[in-house]
Amino acid sequence: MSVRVVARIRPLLEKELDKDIIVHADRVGDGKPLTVVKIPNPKNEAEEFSFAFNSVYDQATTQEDLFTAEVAPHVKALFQGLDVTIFAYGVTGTGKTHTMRGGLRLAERGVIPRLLSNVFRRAKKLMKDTNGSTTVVVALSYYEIYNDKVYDLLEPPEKRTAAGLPLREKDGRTIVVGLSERSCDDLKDFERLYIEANNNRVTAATKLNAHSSRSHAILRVKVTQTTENAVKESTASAIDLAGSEDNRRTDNGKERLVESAAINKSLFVLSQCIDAISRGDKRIPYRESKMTRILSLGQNNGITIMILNLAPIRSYHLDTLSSLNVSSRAKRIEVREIENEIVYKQPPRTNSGLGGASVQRQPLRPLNSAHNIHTGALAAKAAEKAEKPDKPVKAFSVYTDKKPTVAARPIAPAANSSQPRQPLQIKRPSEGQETALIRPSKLARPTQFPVPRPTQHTLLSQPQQPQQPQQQITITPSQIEAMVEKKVAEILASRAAAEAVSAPPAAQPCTTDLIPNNNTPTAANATQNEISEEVKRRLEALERRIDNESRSNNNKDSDDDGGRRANGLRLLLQARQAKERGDDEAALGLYERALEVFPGQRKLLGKIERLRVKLGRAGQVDKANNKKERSEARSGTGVEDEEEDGEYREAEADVEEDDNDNGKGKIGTPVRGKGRRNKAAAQKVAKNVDPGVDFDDPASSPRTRQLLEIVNSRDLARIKGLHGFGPKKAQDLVDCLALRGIGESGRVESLAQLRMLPGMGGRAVERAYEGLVVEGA
Ligand SMILES: Nc1ncnc2c1ncn2[C@@H]1O[C@H](COP(=O)(O)OP(=O)(O)OP(=O)(O)O)[C@@H](O)[C@H]1O
Repeated sequence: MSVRVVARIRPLLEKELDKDIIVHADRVGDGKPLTVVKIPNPKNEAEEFSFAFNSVYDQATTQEDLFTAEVAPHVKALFQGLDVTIFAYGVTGTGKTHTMRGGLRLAERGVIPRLLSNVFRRAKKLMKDTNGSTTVVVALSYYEIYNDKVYDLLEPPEKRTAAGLPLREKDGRTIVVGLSERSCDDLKDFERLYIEANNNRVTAATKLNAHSSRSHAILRVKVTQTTENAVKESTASAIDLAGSEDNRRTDNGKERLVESAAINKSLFVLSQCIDAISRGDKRIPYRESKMTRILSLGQNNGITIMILNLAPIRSYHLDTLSSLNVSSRAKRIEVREIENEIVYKQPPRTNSGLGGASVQRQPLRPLNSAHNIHTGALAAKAAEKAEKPDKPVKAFSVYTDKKPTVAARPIAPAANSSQPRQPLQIKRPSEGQETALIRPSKLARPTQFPVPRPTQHTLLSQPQQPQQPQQQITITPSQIEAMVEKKVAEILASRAAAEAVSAPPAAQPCTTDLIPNNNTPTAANATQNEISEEVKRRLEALERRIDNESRSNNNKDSDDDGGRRANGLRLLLQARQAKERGDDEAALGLYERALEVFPGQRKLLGKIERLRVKLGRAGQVDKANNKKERSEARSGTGVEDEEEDGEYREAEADVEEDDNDNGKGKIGTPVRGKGRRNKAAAQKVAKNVDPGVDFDDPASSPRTRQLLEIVNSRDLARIKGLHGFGPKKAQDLVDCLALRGIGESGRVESLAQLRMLPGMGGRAVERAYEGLVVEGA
C-alpha cells in the first residue's frame, strides 16, 4: 500500500483577508471528490499546474471532517496490530500544528487529541466486550528533534543534555535511547501530560508565524493489548514537522537562523529521500538527518498518512509549489501493511474447551522467532506480568471464528536476525479441505497458493505428533511461476531496503523458505520436494539473472555518460540550492559527491575548499584529488581531464544558468559571459548536427519542431523514447518543466532553450535530435 498523501488548504488568517488566493482545490469530474490542487505557473499566470492527491481538503474543512475522513478509520487497524503513522508537512505557517494539535476548544481539537480520544474509547469497549479478559494499556512517549538533536518532551528541559538522546537501530527500526514512556489511563490524563510536554517544545515568533515550531515533534502512542496468553503491541505516531522557511522572508536573527538551517536541512534530506525512493534508487539518504532516520518513510510497516498543509496566498507561491512537488512524489512510496506479531507468553493449553470444530487457532511461535520489536523487553514484561500473583487470570482471545489475518504464519526469524532461518513446515491439510494458504516469507503479503494447512482440531489434540502422510498437493507451473516472481520481488525489495540503511545485507533470499522440512519422506513429501526443488531451481536461475542484470546495469551506468553527467549536474544544482539556503554543510556534502563525478576539477575543488574554510575544516580536501592535480601538473598531460573539465564546465554552466534564471537578483552576483558560453555551445551542437538547423529557431526544421513538441508534451513515455533519454533523465526533464515556466509561453521554444535546462547540456539535445525519426518523413 502506498503512503496516503492528502492536502489541506488552510483558510485566510485575519491579517491575510485582502490577499490574493492562488491555491484552489478541484476535482477530476463532476460529482467526484476533491483530489486536485491547482496553482498558477509563477512564470506564466495564464497556465495552471495541477497536482493530484488521494484527497484534498479546502478552506471549509473542519478539524472533525479531516479526522473522521483520514484518521478515524485507521484506529481499528491500530488495534488489529498495525502501526499507524500520520505526519504533517508544509511550509511554516501553513497549519501543521493546527492540524495535529489544534486549539483548546472542543471543535478546534486537532488530530492528536481526537486520536487519543478514539483510542481510549475503543480500549474501553474492548475490555468491556471481553469481560476484562483483555487489558489495554496506552503509553506515550513524546520527543522533539531540535537542531538535529533529540530531546524528551516528557522530561523537564533542565534534564536535557547538550548532545540530546542518541538513536540506535533495533530490529530494523530506529529507536531513541533513554526515552521516557508514561502510561495514560484516560483522555484527561493524556491532556495533562500533553499540555505540559508541549510547554517544553521549542516554539518562537517569526515574521511568518507568531508561534512557529522550531522543532519536529513526534508523539508515539503505544497500545498494548494483553490477554492471558499473549501480548499484542502497536504504535500510532503523530508527527508535527517544523515548516521549511525562506529566510529572505523571515527576517530571522542569528538563533532563529541556526534553527532554520537545521529545519531546512532535515526537510531537504526528507525531500531527497522521497525523490530517491520514488526514483527507485538503491541508496536512500535516510541517515543524513535524525528526522528522516526516525520517520523511516518507506521502511516502516503499517499505514502512513502524509498531510500536506498549504497556505492559499500568493506570498507562499514558490514554497507551495515546492512542497506540492515533494508530496506528490511521496504518493509513490510503498509501505508494507504488516501487522505486528503477537507474542505468546506460554503455549496454549491443548485441552482448552474454548475450541470447537469451527474455531481456528494461531500456531505457536517461539518468542525468539517473533519478527517485530516484541522479542525482548515486551516478552520479558509479559512473562513478568504473567508471574504476578495479584493479577487476575485472563483468557486470551486468539480463538476466533474469523480467519485470522496474521494467524497461521509459518515460523520465520526476523529478517535481520543472525539466526539461520528455519525451513517452513508445510502442514497437514484440514479435513475436507485440500488447499489453504502459505506465506512464503515474512515480507510477502498473503498469497493464493494452495497448500495444506492444519485444522484446529489436529493442532489442539495432537500437537506433538509426527507428521502424517499428506494428501496429494497440486501446484501448477503457473502457480510456481507466480511464487517465483513474488519471491524475486521480495528479494529485490529486501536488497533495496538493506542497501538503503547501509546495514549488513538483509536476509538473503532464502530459497529454503519454500522447502518443506521433511525428515520422514512420504509420497506427499516427495511431491512437495519435487515442487520445492523446481521452485528452488527457478529461484536460483532468477537470482543469477538478477545479479547479472544488476551487474550489467552498473556497467551500463558507468558507461552511460549522459546518466553520470546528469547525476553530477543534479548534485551541483542541489549544492547550489543548499548554499543559497545558507546550508553550507549540505552544500559541502553535495559538492563532494559531485567531485566523484567530476574528479580533480579545480573550480569544484576551490568551492569545496572555500566551504571547508568557512566551516572551519580547511585543508581537508580529498587528498586523492590533490594528488591527481599535482601529478597532472608534473606530467603536463591531462587530455582526459581536459575533456572532463569541459564536461564539468558545461554542467556548471547549466547549473548557474538555472540559478540565474530561477532567482534573478537573488544572489546579486552578475553571471559573466554565461549567455555567450551557452550560445557558443548551442552553436557548436548545431554545427555538429546539421548546418541548416538554427538552435534559436523553433521552426527551423520539422525535426526540431517534432523534438520540441515531444518535450513540451511533458509526456514521460514520449520523452523516454528520445534517443539518449533514460527514465531518470526523462523524469528530471518533466519535473523541471513542471517547476519552471520556460519562455514567454511556458513552453520550450527552441533547441537552444532546451539545452539550457538542467541535464540537457553536453550532447543530450544533439543526441535526441539526431536519433529522432521525423514522423511522416
Ligand atoms: N485550518 C485552519 N483553520 C483556522 N486557522 C488555521 C488553520 N490552519 C492554520 N491556522 C492558523 O494559522 C496559523 C499558523 O498555523 P500553524 O502554527 O499551525 O502553522 P505551522 O505550519 O505549524 O507553522 P510552523 O511550521 O511555523 O510551526 C495559526 O494561527 C493557526 O491557528
